[in-house]
Amino acid sequence: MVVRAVRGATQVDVDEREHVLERTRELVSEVMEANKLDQDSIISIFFTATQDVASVAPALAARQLGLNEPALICVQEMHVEGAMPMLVRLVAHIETDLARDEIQNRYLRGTDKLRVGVPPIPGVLPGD
Ligand SMILES: C=C(O[C@@H]1C=C(C(=O)O)C=C[C@H]1O)C(=O)O
Repeated sequence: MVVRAVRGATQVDVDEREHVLERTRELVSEVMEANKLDQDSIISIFFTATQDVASVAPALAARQLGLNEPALICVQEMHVEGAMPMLVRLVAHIETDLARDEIQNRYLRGTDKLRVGVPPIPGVLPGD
């Protein structure tokens, strides 16, 4: 087992608590499934939200999925002029047997567009 990091992002349609929680649960679930993670293999998850997402802390969604042990924190994403709005991002530190290039980053709900024009990272497929 080694420690690695995995990325994810999703977009919300509206800044409403239940909607943000639903989209964040979807994101966390997909990251876990794609990387064969369970509660014990997740060390920590940093969530960021763009400044237009303020109705709830996304970490609550992880707790709702039963992630009681990992260290969680939510911070506001740096505001960049013209950047994609209404986003929840995460970076999770995990214990895994996967090789670095086997880690599956998950960019849901159109957020794969974020990676256009930046160097590729493994596990992000065009249109994923
Ligand atoms: C491109 C993204 O947005 C920004 C750029 C990042 C990067 O270059 O790796 C990471 C997080 C964000 O600050 C992303 O979330 O992947």
